[in-house]
Amino acid sequence: MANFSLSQDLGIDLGTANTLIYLKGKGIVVKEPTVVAINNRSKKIEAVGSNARQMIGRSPGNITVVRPMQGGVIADYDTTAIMMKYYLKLAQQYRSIFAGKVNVMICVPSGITMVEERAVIDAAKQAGAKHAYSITEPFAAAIGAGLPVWEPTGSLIVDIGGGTTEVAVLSMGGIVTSTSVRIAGDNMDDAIIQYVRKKYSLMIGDRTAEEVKIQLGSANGHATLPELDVRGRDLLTGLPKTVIMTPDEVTEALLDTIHAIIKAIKDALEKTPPELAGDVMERGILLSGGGALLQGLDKLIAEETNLPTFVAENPLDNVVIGTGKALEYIDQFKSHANHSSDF
Ligand SMILES: Nc1ncnc2c1ncn2[C@@H]1O[C@H](COP(=O)(O)OP(=O)(O)OP(=O)(O)O)[C@@H](O)[C@H]1O
Repeated sequence: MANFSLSQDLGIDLGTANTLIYLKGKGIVVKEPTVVAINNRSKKIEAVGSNARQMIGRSPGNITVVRPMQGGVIADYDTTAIMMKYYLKLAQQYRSIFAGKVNVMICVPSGITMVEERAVIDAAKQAGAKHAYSITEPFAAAIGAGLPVWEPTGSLIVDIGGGTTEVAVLSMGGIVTSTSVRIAGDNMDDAIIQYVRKKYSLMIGDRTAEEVKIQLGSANGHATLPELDVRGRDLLTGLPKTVIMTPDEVTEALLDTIHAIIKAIKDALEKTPPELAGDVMERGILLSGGGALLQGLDKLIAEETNLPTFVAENPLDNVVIGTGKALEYIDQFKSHANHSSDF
């Protein structure tokens, strides 16, 4: 019975942008935005996930739409715990009724402080988990992408999420060197907002900025679309206005953020021991996380580092798949008493 219950444990990717839950034997059972809408008067939850995300920038004064995770860590503890409880309940529907109370493996950024990590573990327990174990995001992403993390060879993974970019060189089941910066997809959206405000005196919302990035964003000015209508509020007249943007403009807006990400990769490479650097030269860099989908980013990183660079097959799902697979090694995590610097 104990083993059966163990096979029903959950892997959680509590991301800045998206929360995913993986159930061993079933796969991904929850994949929702990390967003909660709260009624200011009653303090009740109005919506969670994609329903709440639709309300961003559109809610009336009595509803606040919260993104409780910022920069990969908990920014609003109570809301995170409520959201996690909601998602755990959704995931439990897929578990056997004979399964015991749930254990969870939850991923955290490698640059997290012990206090921030404790908050994640506590939130998971408050949400109903019996035991909660943590795994670092790049390690989970590497397992999820099928890299040979347990072998004596170096693998370099770069996970570009909404709030953090994690770069890690892994070998023999551990992280040899890593760099974690709180610069990622959200900063790209902010950069587009600032660019449009400065160039066109146009105020656009977070969701519009993200849409512009996904549709028109690229690291080299070569997007699939030639241009895009971008709607917002004219800062001079206060009236709605549309401007037409081109891929070159978006590339210009994203320049600083992209270079900060490339700098993080170069910093990690500089810290890599020579033998492992040789392995990385041979195997190349694997890009994961939603930010890896930015058009042309793989080519630019390859040019800047002189290393072959690939985008993972499922960049948005790697971390949770790896977190779920890590449940098979849960005993190793248990011996680390809820947190582990090696993983
Ligand atoms: N096609 C795309 N092009 C560029 N960016 C994209 C694309 N699709 C998704 N993204 C971006 O990827 C980010 C979300 O990625 P992901 O779900 O991996 O992050 P997360 O795990 O929630 O965040 P973190 O790991 O930082 O806590 C968002 O910023 C989103 O805008």
